[in-house]
Amino acid sequence: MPLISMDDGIGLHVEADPENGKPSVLFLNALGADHTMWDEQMPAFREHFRVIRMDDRGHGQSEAPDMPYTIDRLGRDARAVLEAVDVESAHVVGLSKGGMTAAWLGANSPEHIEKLVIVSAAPHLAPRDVWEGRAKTARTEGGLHTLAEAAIGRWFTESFRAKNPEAIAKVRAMIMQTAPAGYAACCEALAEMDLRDDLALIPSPTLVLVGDSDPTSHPGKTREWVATIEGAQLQIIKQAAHLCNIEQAANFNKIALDFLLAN
Ligand SMILES: O=C(O)CC1=CCC(=O)O1
Repeated sequence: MPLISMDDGIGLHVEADPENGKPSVLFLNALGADHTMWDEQMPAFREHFRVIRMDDRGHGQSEAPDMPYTIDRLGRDARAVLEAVDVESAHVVGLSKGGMTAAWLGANSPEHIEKLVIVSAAPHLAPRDVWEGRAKTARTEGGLHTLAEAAIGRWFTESFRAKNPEAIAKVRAMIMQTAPAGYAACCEALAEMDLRDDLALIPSPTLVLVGDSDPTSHPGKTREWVATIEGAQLQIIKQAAHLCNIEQAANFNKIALDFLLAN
C-alpha cells in the first residue's frame, strides 16, 4: 500500500485488511517499534476483526521528519489513518507510546472510538530529562544501537530473553531500523506529554494492561488510568515486562479479545 499522506504532507505506512464486514481494530506501536510488533496478535484478532496496523511517524516504513512531534500530532495522525481507510469508528489497541496515543484519541475523538485497550502505558512519564537524554543519544552516531540494547532489557524478562533468541533478534532488528530523528522526536513528544487532564474525558470502555515486571509502566503507574477513566479495568499480566503482547502473547490475546468481544 502506498504511504498515506497526513495534513502536513508526511507519509505514513499503513497495512489495512480489505473491508470484510467485521468490526475494525487499529493497533498503535511503541517507541522504537513498528506495525510488526503486533504479529503475534494477528491470527487471533483476524478471526473477529478487520485489522489496521500503521507505523507512526518516525518509525518503520513511515517518513521521519526531523521536527518537533507531540502526542497531539501522533493522535491526529492515527485519526487521519482511520479516515483514510474509511473506518468511522474502531477499537484501538496501543502499547506504551501507542497506548498514550490511544488515550489521546479516546479523549479527543471519542466519536471514532469503540473500546480502548491501553497497554504498558502511563498518562505522564516523569522525569523529562530521561526522555531528553534518550533523544540526545538517538541523534548521536551509534546511539540507536545503545538504545536498542537497553530497550530489550526493559521490554522482556531475563528468562524470556534467554529462551527466545529468535524473537529477541527480530525485535532488535525492528528497533534498529527506526529513523534516529523519528526516535528522538518521539522521545521529545513523551517528555512534553501530560494526559492527566484528558482522562476524565474518555467515555469509551477501557481496558488497561500491564506486565508485572514492566520497569517503565509498572502496575503502580498504570493505576492512574483506572482511577480516572470511568469504568476502566486493570489487568496485570504475569511474567511479562514491557512488551507483554509478545512475551505472553496467548494470555494477552485472550484477555484483550474477551474484553473487545464482550457486549
Ligand atoms: O522504551 C521503553 O522502554 C519504554 C517506552 C516508553 C514509551 C514507549 O513507547 O516505550
